[in-house]
Amino acid sequence: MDTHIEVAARDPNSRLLIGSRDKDVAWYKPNLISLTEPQRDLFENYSHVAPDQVIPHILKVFNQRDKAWDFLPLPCVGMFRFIDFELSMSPLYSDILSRLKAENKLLDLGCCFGQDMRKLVHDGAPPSSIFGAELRKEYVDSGYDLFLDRDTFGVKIIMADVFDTHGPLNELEDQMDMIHVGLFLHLFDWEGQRKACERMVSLLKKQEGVMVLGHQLGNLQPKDVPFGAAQKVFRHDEQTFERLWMEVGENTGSTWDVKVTLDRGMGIAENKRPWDDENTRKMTFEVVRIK
Ligand SMILES: C[S@@+](CC[C@H](N)C(=O)[O-])C[C@H]1O[C@@H](n2cnc3c(N)ncnc32)[C@H](O)[C@@H]1O
Repeated sequence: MDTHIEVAARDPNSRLLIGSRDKDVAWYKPNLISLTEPQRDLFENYSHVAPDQVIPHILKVFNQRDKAWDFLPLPCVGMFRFIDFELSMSPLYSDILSRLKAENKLLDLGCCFGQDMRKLVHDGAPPSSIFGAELRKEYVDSGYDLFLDRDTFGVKIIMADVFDTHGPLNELEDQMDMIHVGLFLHLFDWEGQRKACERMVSLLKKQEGVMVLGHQLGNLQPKDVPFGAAQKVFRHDEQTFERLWMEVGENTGSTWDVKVTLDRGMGIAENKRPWDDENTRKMTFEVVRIK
């Protein structure tokens, strides 16, 4: 699925494209200026890095990141998204924690370094109630190195391709109550997103109240946008995302309530990335099964 980014790294106007390992791209931040309080709290009190060592440890993360950048230069790696605890910003976060403490189960699909799962565990969720799934072992290994918890994390991370319907994700069929997809669905075109959503439906319990939530790039003018030189991906607004879930519902015999928020987060206002335009928005969504 990621072969599309192993392609020519410049468009016809000589602009760098996704897939470039060139560190001049606007989505590779050369430095990390400051940490938020939740980031500092997690590194000090979950990873047990001494307060005066947090910055040196983060500098070590630069090296980790460069390893990850070398094998797969995704913007989420270049922009340090792997220390953003985006799930914890959800208005539903405290409900999610309560559900996990009551033995509901959550899958973080496309978990990458797994920062959102670490935050959940640090905030009291039982590790046995959380599962991760990721295509690339290098990212998962970088996560253990970053959060210093290879022997203590306790969350099961399954190496799997979401599109492999006979693969290792099958062990979670019909078992999940919640699935988190951060910066994930927007990696695919409409068909890819539909298939990934249908796969998520098969992993969720077949009951009302199960939920998919996450965030990604959207657009006020929904459309295909180029991703690397070889592939297009689809950017939604509220209506097209709802339509996607109508299709998913029709194909899976289920009905979904779709809530979408579009705002100017994720550095969109800086207008640095060639795939952003004036209509690009950060899209946050909660999709709940109602039938
Ligand atoms: C943009 S990153 C987002 C990481 C993380 N969820 C976050 O919010 O920071 C997308 C992740 O999805 C993974 N991925 C891409 N295609 C996948 C697939 N077909 N199956 C499973 N994971 C996949 C990538 O390896 C990458 O780690």
